[in-house]
Amino acid sequence: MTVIQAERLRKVYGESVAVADVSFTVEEGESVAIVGESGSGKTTVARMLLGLETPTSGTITVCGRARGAGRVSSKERRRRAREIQIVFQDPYSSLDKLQRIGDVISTSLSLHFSLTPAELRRRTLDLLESVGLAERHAALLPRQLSGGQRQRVAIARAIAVEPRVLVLDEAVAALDVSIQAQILNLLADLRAPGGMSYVFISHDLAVVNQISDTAIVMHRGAVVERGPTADLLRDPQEDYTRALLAAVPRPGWKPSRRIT
Ligand SMILES: Nc1ncnc2c1ncn2[C@@H]1O[C@H](COP(=O)(O)OP(=O)(O)OP(=O)(O)O)[C@@H](O)[C@H]1O
Repeated sequence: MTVIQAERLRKVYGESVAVADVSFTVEEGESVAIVGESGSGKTTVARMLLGLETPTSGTITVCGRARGAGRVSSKERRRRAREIQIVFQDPYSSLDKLQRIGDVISTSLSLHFSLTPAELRRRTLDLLESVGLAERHAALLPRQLSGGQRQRVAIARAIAVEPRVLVLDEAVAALDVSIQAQILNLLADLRAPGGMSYVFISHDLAVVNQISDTAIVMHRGAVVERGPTADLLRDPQEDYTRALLAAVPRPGWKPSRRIT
């Protein structure tokens, strides 16, 4: 089953074209990576998938239903939340400063599932544990955690909903290597047949290689190359993809550096 169908997505801000006629599909259980340097339009694609940004033109179908613009009921919002969730690179602004970590997760759970208080607590602690956090973290506020820990809370909150599609926008980039490996393993487990699909946005091609089946390379808003991730990394066909690959291992490489 196709869980996401994006067709000729376009987003224009004034004179500048952030996304130019981008089309792709994501199948159930598939992991699709979107790679490209900073400013290539990846985040704008992600925001459109979530309905946080309205495409200038083009269509998005999520789980078989077209996502239109306009206001939706809270019931419909809840339903959409079960279809697609996003984790951003810096989730600090998306966490309520006054809400304890345990409550962040349990609020997300109780919105979508009817659980007894004991089940809610058990599930909350299991989710925290799955992202490498402990019971003691449940009582803390976001500001009492490190950036990487907050990132993991945002991942746990998104996973709690058991969405059909999880969009990760540079969501593991800032984590240290061992935690990153734990999260990537967790994501791989959750993909099990019939499980979650991912749209994995990253400039880190090593991570992309681990987590995705298919990769889409974006440059200046457009798709320049796509294919099975392993093939694309091993034998890139486009100069831009080759430059992107060649740019990675050098010391001092920054995703924001322009490739010309
Ligand atoms: N709200 C906005 N208003 C005006 N221009 C925008 C807006 N959002 C994005 N852009 C522009 O659209 C282009 C694509 O940005 P986008 O954030 O999608 O790229 P990206 O590949 O995700 O980069 P990064 O990795 O830095 O997030 C950029 O030139 C950016 O400046």
